[in-house]
Amino acid sequence: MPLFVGLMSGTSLDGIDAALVRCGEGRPELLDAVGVPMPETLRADLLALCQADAVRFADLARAESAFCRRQAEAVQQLLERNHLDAGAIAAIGSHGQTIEHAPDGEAPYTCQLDNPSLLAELTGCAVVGDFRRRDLAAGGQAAPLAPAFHAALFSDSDEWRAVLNLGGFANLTLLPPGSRALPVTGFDTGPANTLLDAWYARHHDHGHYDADGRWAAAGTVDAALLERLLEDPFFARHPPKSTGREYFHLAWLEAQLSGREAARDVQATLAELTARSIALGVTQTLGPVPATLIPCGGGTHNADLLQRLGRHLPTLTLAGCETFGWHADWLEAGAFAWLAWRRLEGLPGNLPAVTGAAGGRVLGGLYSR
Ligand SMILES: Nc1ncnc2c1ncn2[C@@H]1O[C@H](COP(=O)(O)OP(=O)(O)OP(=O)(O)O)[C@@H](O)[C@H]1O
Ligand SMILES: CC(=O)N[C@H]1[C@@H]2OC[C@@H](O2)[C@@H](O)[C@@H]1O[C@H](C)C(=O)O
Repeated sequence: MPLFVGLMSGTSLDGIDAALVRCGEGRPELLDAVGVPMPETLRADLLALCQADAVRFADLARAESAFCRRQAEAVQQLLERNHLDAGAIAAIGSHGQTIEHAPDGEAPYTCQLDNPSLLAELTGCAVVGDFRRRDLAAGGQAAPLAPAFHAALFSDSDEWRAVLNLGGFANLTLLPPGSRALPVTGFDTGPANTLLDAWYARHHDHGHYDADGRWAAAGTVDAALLERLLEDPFFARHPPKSTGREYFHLAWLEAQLSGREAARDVQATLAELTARSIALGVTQTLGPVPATLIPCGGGTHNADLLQRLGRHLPTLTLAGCETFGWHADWLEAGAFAWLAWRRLEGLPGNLPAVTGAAGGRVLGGLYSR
């Protein structure tokens, strides 16, 4: 079975993940993965682009080139430590860096910074890029795309399962038992770590996140603030739905603050918001409540967040990705390796029941080696 590299750099802007995956008709197999941190200047440039009202082409091009060179370094590291040359890779699946995501307006768009041409030149590999826009063109949300991959990896013949990505944002996938001919569903539930990271960074000189959720654990949830935040219509909206930094950001939070709250109580409230909005997604929006929940993404390292989730979903068994031969940190990168395989095979990558697209579509453009 051919080898693919998946490249993912998510909304947290913490780094670029590269996963080496063997793909074929059976379950995709993770062979190795590396994560390269985002250099501080590039992180700042990307964050500025995400937050800018107007963007200069020169700034966009400079960030795109630096980002692409960092992606190439990640691929190089992965190939070298596996003693592979570029010819061994059928294709790289490159997600790119989401700068803005606006799938619901009059002129919907989703913007990922990416340069697959340069990446093909730098690595000597074929590259599949631009995964999201075909789904959008077909009337879909363009996100989340990982649910089809979750189904390929984690579906069971008898059990209802759900997969929960705890990245900057959280997305849920519901996997009906294989024996039932039911569609896989999924959607974004709202912020996972993005507000926690932003509030933490505002009140600390060092670090990008609240390690293990210790600061949040030391605070007290402000029940009134939590209820105000949960009143945002996104949480009650029916799928298909997806979201991003352009909707949930510090100004969104600050609009609900009185200014008298202790900073660590706000952090505790934000952690509770993540757990509550996910629990609402599982119990009220998803439909049948799954027996097993498989968490993945950086939030699985946040003990406080997982405890809160467990308290709100006491009947679910939380099963680590490792139980199924994967690692929670590399699932999204793995998804884009698998989506590149789907592209080469001419198979659809999206799930219309998730994104709302008019039908299944082959996703992405191919840039030959
Ligand atoms: N030890 C830890 N303690 C607490 N939080 C952590 C820890 N390690 C990672 N995280 C959280 O996980 C985040 C990164 O998660 P991940 O890499 O899955 O996000 P992403 O892929 O960038 O986002 P998305 O899935 O929305 O695109 C960090 O920003 C941080 O909030
Ligand atoms: C537009 C965009 O980049 N969306 C991301 C983001 O991060 C989590 C959530 O929001 C999810 O919808 C999506 O990423 C994953 C990989 C997806 O498409 O499944």
